This record gives sequence, C-alpha cells and structure tokens, in this order.
Amino acid sequence: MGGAILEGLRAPEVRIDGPITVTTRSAASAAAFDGADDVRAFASETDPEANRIAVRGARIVILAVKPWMIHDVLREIAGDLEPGAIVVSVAAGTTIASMEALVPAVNPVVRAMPNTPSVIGKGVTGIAGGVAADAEVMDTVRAVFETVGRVLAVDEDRINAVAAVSGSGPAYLFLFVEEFVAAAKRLGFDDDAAKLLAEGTVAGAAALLESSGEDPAELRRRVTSPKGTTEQAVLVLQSGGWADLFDRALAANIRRSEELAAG
Ligand SMILES: NC(=O)C1=CN([C@@H]2O[C@H](COP(=O)(O)OP(=O)(O)OC[C@H]3O[C@@H](n4cnc5c(N)ncnc54)[C@H](O)[C@@H]3O)[C@@H](O)[C@H]2O)C=CC1
Ligand SMILES: O=C(O)[C@@H]1CCC=N1
Repeated sequence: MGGAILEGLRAPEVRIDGPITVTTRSAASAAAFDGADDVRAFASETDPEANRIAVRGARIVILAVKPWMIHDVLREIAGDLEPGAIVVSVAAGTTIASMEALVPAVNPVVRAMPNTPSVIGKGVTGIAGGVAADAEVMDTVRAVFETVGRVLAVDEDRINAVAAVSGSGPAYLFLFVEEFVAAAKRLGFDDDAAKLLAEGTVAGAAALLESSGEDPAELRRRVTSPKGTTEQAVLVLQSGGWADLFDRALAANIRRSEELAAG
C-alpha cells in the first residue's frame, strides 16, 4: 500500500517539497530508487537505523507496515520524530490511542485507510485524527491523500467500516471480475476472449459510471430493455441474496479489524 501511495505522490502533476524518503525492509526494494531525484530510499535489512534516519526532518511520517508491526516501528522512531511531525498510519485495526501512547504528545497521530487505486490517482481514503490532530493537521493529511484520489474524514469509530467498504473494496471487484471471466470461459470462450469480453466490460462500465455521473441504477436501466435478455440475467442475480452476502462480508471484515485491534 505504501508503494501505491508513493506512486501516486510521484505523478508529474503532484508538487511536493521533496525529496520523499522511504524505507523498505529489503535492500533490493530500496535499490529500485537508485538514481531517482525525487525519492531517497533506505533498507532496514542493510541499515538498522533506516527508519530513524528517514523520519529525521520529516513533517509527515506515513507508516505502511503490517498492523502487528506498527507499535514496534513507533517505538523505534519515536525519539527521532521532529516536534509536531504528523504520524499517519494506514494500518487496519490499529487504534489511535495505542499509537498516541507511543509517540510524544506533540506529534499528532492520524489513521488513514486508503486503497490500491491510489497508484493511478484514483484512490479513496478515509482519515480520522487523534487528540492532537487539529484542523490544520487534518487539512495537511487530506492534502497528501488528495494527491492520490478522494478523501473522506470520519470519526475513528467509522474507520473499520471505511476499511470494509473502500479499503478492501478493490478486492471484491477483482473477485467479481475473476468469477465473470470464469463464467465466460464456461460459455466456451478461450482465456483471451473471455478476458477481453468480461474485463473490458467491467473497465468500460466503471469508466462510464465515473464519467457520466449517473446513478448506477439508471445506467443499469439503460442496459435492461423491457422484456429483453438483461432483465432475465438480472432477475437471477438479484435472487442470489446479495444484500445478505455483502452484509456478512463487510461484517467479517470489521470483525477482523477488531481482532487486530485487540492484538
Ligand atoms: N493492501 C491494501 O490494499 C491496503 C493495506 N493497508 C494497510 O497497509 C499496511 C501494509 O499492507 P500491505 O501493503 O498489503 O503489505 P506489504 O507486505 O505489501 O507491505 C509492507 C511493507 O513494509 C515494509 N517493511 C516491513 N518491515 C519494515 C520495517 N521494519 N521498516 C520499514 N519497512 C518495513 C516491507 O518492505 C513492505 O514494503 C497494512 O497495515 C495494511 O493494513 C491499508 C489499506 C489498503
Ligand atoms: O486486507 C487488509 O488487511 C488490508 C486493509 C484494507 C485492505 N487491505
């Protein structure tokens, strides 16, 4: 996810007082930035001080390690944070209070829940601030994530729900596409043809939804000729219990965030 945010931030139209400093675990990942003038990369595998060096002088520190690693990384960097530097975690199920307990009180903590379309500037990110995150801090964090898409500010008690909808949401869409392609293949299309038809349709429909600004129900109506073929397929799909399926899927997602928060 950190890489997706970085890709978005590096887009030519985005202006940042740089360079951006990143750390990765592996030296090979860091080496990918050799020669870049907009990114400095350090690898914790070869430089045990990597994270501490990286945060020195930074106004905003974005943590994108696995949820169960966030606290250890915060303990590692806490003493090197600039006074007032904003600490942003994108980790699922890691509470603001648990992070605030590990950094100086002068460092505002913000939780962000982005998603992978950030890599092409079409991300959706929910943000929630802790006790020291005043309006200026939230504006700054909003501005960072707006460089890679759209931003919704929420209270922290809604961030697990944001994760369930938009954070994980791309995976639901990709699962739909996988199933759609598989169904096309079962109708007799070879792999290439099934992908062209099914993936092309999903990509085209998503672009139409975005560019038209129309309600999806209206766009569906325009495809569904009365007494036509679409109507028959939609009736079958609607009989599949999607509301219950989605409710259960999102509830399972939120449950997992709660488990992660409980440790
Ligand atoms: N993948 C997604 O779509 C989303 C992920 N997230 C959150 O993003 C976080 C990362 O998830 P993924 O990107 O899926 O995992 P990932 O495993 O792809 O990335 C983790 C990164 O952390 C780096 N890393 C590991 N230990 C490190 C250390 N000690 N110091 C510096 N860097 C270190 C690794 O090199 C790797 O690049 C998680 O907390 C997850 O909850 C949030 C929203 C969406
Ligand atoms: O699967 C996960 O835990 C992360 C959080 C949201 C999307 N990916």
